[in-house]
Amino acid sequence: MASSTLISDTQPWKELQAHAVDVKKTHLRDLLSNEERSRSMVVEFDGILLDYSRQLATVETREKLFKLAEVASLKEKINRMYKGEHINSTENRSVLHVALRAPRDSVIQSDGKNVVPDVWNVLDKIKEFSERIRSGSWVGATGKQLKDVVAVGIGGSFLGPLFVHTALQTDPEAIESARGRQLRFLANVDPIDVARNITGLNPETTLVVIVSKTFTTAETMLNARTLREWISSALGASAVAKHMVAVSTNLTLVEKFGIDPNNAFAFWDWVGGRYSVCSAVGVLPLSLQYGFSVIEKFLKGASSIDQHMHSEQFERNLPVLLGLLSVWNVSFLGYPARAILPYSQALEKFAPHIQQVSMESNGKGVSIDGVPLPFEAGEIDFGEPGTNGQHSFYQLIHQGRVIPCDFIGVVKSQQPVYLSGEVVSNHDELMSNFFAQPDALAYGKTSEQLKKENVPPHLVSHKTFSGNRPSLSLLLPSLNAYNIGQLLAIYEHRIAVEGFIWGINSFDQWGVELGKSLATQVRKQLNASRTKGEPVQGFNFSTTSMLTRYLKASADVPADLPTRLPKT
Ligand SMILES: O=P(O)(O)OC[C@H]1O[C@H](O)[C@H](O)[C@@H](O)[C@@H]1O
Repeated sequence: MASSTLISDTQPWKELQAHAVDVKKTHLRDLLSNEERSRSMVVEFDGILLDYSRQLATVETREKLFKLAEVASLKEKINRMYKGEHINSTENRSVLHVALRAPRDSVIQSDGKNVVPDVWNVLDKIKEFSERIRSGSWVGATGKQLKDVVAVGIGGSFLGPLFVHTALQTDPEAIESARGRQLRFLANVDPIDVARNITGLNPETTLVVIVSKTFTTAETMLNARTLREWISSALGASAVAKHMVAVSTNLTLVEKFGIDPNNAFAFWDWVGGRYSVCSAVGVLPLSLQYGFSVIEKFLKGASSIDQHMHSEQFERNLPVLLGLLSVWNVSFLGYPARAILPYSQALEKFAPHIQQVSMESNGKGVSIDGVPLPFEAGEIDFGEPGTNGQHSFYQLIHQGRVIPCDFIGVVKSQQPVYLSGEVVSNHDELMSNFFAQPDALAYGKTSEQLKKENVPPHLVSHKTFSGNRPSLSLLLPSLNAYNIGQLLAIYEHRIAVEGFIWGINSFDQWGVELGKSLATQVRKQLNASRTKGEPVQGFNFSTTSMLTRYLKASADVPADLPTRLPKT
């Protein structure tokens, strides 16, 4: 396929469009009665089982999707990524998050240089630093051990680390290694988030890690200055050196901010923000909390999937299959959303993280060559852990709109609970739902069944479930650091596969810029109005009236902004 050809102009795309019309005439009930088909839709790798038999897809669909992958040059695109070519063409960068978790002896090139030694230099530095903090050989300005960490960052410098932290929090090994320590995340520029995060913390025993790829993000920098004030107002300006460190690609700005470059942990422009959890962005705060050896297992899990993604044939390749099925659902069946439903409370921050990875990567309107797309790319991702979601938005999934669902289950709970006299263990109770929901969605319930159950006629239509609602199930053996790394990498690569097929650049994010620059205009106006009483001007009627009302009603904010920190 010539690079400027849109995927939607190719024959395999058109064939899939025609095929989708046929598939829509079948019902999952019938598809699932074919056991041979179901058997061929179960794939296992490294302990993780994927069952996609409840996708609204036939064996022929799969073949046609592989043809689409071929015409989209999927294999070549994956190889180009692993070879460090500048596949992020609008930013002229390699995309090498796989190098962040590559074994020490592997060779991955970016711009003619093997980047793996640089990765391991930083990992070694994190290991050493985190051990010093955890052992108490590095102490705060008043000689006290630093037991608490506040990681300040937003977007990709926040969501991934928060997901992994939340997932590890109840893992027995991680609990042991985190005993007596706290890790918190300050992301929002809302001062309420500052208040929440410093409540109960003592600056004397707190280490603040400023995490920002660019070190220019407005929210993070204001929060960084706020926590610097929190530390220096309590312990004196010189305490900052002992209580603040940074993670960034921009070490010059780190130094300008007042953080010793020796206490800065680097990463590189070939790591996209939303793909950076395996860089110092995640590894530093997580190693401070759990110790490097736990986090190394997380990196190993991700690396195992990296190798699988790179070398496994498509028929057995988990991220490739998942990516192709998502393209099928979005572009051919016309389902714009995807629900991520982990049956594990430990994965409660997984969907919010994947929201950024997916929606910032694939929410694009033009091809990688800048040609407007005649089809929609990307999907709307949302999700909550089961069973909570069942008591919330599942109504819509069962009887309202069709939303393809990812059910993620875990065989062994991190925290088994059994009660004598109960029918099943607490985890089995949870998992009963994990196994039941996909069939409820697929099969539904017919009016004939309801009539047989003597449901009053006026309720039959209300109680009918059309079924034929696609889902897939991923079953993890357990949820330790290694499995968490596997799960992360499966989704990262799946999303890249979707972008490769759609022919977009999944690694830039120009769509976040416009709002930022308009906020700069508003910020200038707020300053001018508060300090010089200037009237609101240069905005439309709506914004002018809202801003005027806001300024008038908050006239008590002092123009000279004498320092004031949250009252906690
Ligand atoms: O890490 P930073 O440079 O502070 O960036 C934080 C975030 O802000 C930007 O607006 C991007 O949309 C995100 O991809 C990025 O992760």
